[in-house]
Amino acid sequence: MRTHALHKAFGATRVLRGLDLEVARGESLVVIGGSGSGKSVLLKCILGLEIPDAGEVWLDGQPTGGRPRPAFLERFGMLFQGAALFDSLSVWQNVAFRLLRDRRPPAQARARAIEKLARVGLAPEVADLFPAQLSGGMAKRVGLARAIATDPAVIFFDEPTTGLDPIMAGVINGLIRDIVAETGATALTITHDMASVRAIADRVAMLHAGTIRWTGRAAGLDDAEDPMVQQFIHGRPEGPFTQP
Ligand SMILES: Nc1ncnc2c1ncn2[C@@H]1O[C@H](COP(=O)(O)OP(=O)(O)OP(=O)(O)O)[C@@H](O)[C@H]1O
Repeated sequence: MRTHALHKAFGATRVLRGLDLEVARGESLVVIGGSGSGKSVLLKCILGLEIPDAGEVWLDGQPTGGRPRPAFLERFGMLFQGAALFDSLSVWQNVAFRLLRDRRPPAQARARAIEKLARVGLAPEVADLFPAQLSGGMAKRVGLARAIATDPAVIFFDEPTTGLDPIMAGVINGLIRDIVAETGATALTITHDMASVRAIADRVAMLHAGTIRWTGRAAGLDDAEDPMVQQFIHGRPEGPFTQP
């Protein structure tokens, strides 16, 4: 999966300015960057929820031409910021949403949902609860179970720890790391949580001023010479970074 010279502006705000990014098959790439740097816009361009003004998104070795093909969309899973569960559906119906939509027999879909709930540490009883009855951490786990319900080849994680306490954030980061490793899925995560970066990333890319300013192995992050990367990973108020 890669982007080539991606441009996207909203009026006078030029968010992406020729962004090149590549994620190898089976790799876990985490994109970091300050608030408003364009991480969500990048994700939306890859998913076809926003159409880039110029440049291309390549999936499976082919340009998508703006909208990813249905064949690709079938193969990806997504954990949304805030889990984004459907309130009127039970937990298992949320997890099995795509399977039910694809007319899988309900008993089979439910069994798959319970299996994925177990993978994220939730008991079968949770299957019949409704989203309103879940804590934030449980909702995130359910969102994760839904993201992996169809055994996707590519998984997107949008700020996976936002709104969680540090312990629950650690649990979710650990689950993401283990699931990505055991399924061999390609993973693209956007976050500004350095704990997520350290837990999840094989490689890190820093988005700034509409392009990838720095990229490197997660293991080498602390030794990165880029002053902006250093400021970001240490959360220092002073440095080259100025918030927009
Ligand atoms: N639909 C839109 N219309 C107008 N401006 C937009 C739209 N979507 C995003 N933007 C602008 O694009 C810029 C980047 O936004 P984006 O949400 O991608 O940032 P981000 O890096 O994900 O930030 P955060 O970490 O705070 O979520 C912001 O200035 C935002 O106001």
